[in-house]
Amino acid sequence: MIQLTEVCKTYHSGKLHVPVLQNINFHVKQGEYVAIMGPSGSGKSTLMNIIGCLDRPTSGSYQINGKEVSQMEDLELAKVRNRMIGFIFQQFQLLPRLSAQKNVELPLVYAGISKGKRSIQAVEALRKVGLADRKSHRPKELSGGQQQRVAIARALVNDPHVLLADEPTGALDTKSGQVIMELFDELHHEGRTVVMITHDPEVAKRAQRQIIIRDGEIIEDSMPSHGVGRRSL
Ligand SMILES: Nc1ncnc2c1ncn2[C@@H]1O[C@H](COP(=O)(O)OP(=O)(O)OP(=O)(O)O)[C@@H](O)[C@H]1O
Repeated sequence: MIQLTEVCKTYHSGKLHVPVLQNINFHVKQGEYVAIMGPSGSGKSTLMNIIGCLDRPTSGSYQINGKEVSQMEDLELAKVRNRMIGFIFQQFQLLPRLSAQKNVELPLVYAGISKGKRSIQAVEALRKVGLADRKSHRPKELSGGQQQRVAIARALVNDPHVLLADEPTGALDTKSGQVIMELFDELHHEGRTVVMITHDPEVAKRAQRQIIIRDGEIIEDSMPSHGVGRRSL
């Protein structure tokens, strides 16, 4: 599903070269639930941007569903992003003037789906996250937890290969965060592939597999819930 091989990322600013990711290797299988953890500045967002096709590696190979994306042009990257990846962000990133339903429809608009189909699919995605009755509400008329559920519906609506979540509970109180984590558990049990960045060890524990990154390198890749102990790298 996701295969990174010897991925490196270096930022260049003037004469300064900042190596941020070094020789990252990992494979995420279909249906896996992976948490990526690491201290601030360790390169998690940079890695997420690469996995999410928002950026390209400086060197190395990145394949999603057998497609090599490391060399793609911007337009092709945008297409892969739209069709293969569902994004969930810490701050929800909903458009404030649009209703919940219209927000959920957005990836379908970009994919060129007809209005009638968009509406049916968006309401179905909202039903899945328990918010069909809030479809006409704007984000400010919803709680933080409900806004994140709308964002999850938006991520699910075009049935992506991978759900990519960046600190999805980071802006929520404990109780709303719990509801969101239960929703991720449910999506995982349905067979969805989930890759999640988190600072919170309690959140990471729910994932099947934990990858820890430090100074741009993977230092641990373990599957505690499967009885496979820590594998320090
Ligand atoms: N566009 C850029 N140009 C130069 N350096 C950058 C750029 N983006 C990130 N960096 C540097 O890369 C390193 C890793 O940043 P990144 O945002 O990936 O870390 P992070 O683990 O996501 O941190 P946090 O948890 O604080 O969000 C940092 O030292 C940062 O200063």
